[in-house]
Amino acid sequence: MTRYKAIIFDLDGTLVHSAPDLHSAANAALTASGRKTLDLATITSFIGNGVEKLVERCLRATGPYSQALHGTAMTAFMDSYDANMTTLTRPYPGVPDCLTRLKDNAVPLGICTNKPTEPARKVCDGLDLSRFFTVIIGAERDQARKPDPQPLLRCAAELRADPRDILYVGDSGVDHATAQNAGVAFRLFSGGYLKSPIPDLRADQIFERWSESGLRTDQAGFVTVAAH
Ligand SMILES: O=C(O)COP(=O)(O)O
Ligand SMILES: [Mg+2]
Repeated sequence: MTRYKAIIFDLDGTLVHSAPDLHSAANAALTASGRKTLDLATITSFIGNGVEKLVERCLRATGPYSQALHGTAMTAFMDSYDANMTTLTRPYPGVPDCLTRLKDNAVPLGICTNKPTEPARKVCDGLDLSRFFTVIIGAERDQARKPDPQPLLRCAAELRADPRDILYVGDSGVDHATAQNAGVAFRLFSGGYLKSPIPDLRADQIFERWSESGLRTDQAGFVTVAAH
């Protein structure tokens, strides 16, 4: 059985259901840009490549796109999101229990997200999740972001773990590609914002509810994955 020394998690759509607050902020950005608003399912389908891309996709879905419009829309988006990062956002059921068990067994835990680092930290602070994580790495301007392997490898380095000893848990094709690019094992939470099935995943690499994550620790403190 494969054993892992540390676990890195994606954030949006994996640990937290953040789409409702992202939806409100995206609609504030659209309204400020003179565009019609979009429904939750549409905006949820735009999540996964960072907030700039989310806003760009909203603008392209509602009319012509320009860089200037994107700047205005981003300001409105961040103003709204800054004030409402955890108004509607909650951890998925079972997440705090799972993290508590891992932390109690001294498993090093990290987050690697395409959300900008500061909002990622604020969301974790607001939902009492920060205490579980040694490192939170988000997207930064001018730095490579997922599916580039760099942020995931940086996260592994900060956890002092070899990439071969890491498990990355995410909800999207971007997360899967990131893990592959970094040579890191992957497990999919399919109850988040997955857009289409990932063809080369085995059924035993997928879980739909956190109560069925299969993440366990053995007596030596290594993580194993048990079939549910
Ligand atoms: O901000 C996004 O688009 C996605 O963030 P994630 O990488 O935590 O899923
Ligand atoms: Mg995600």
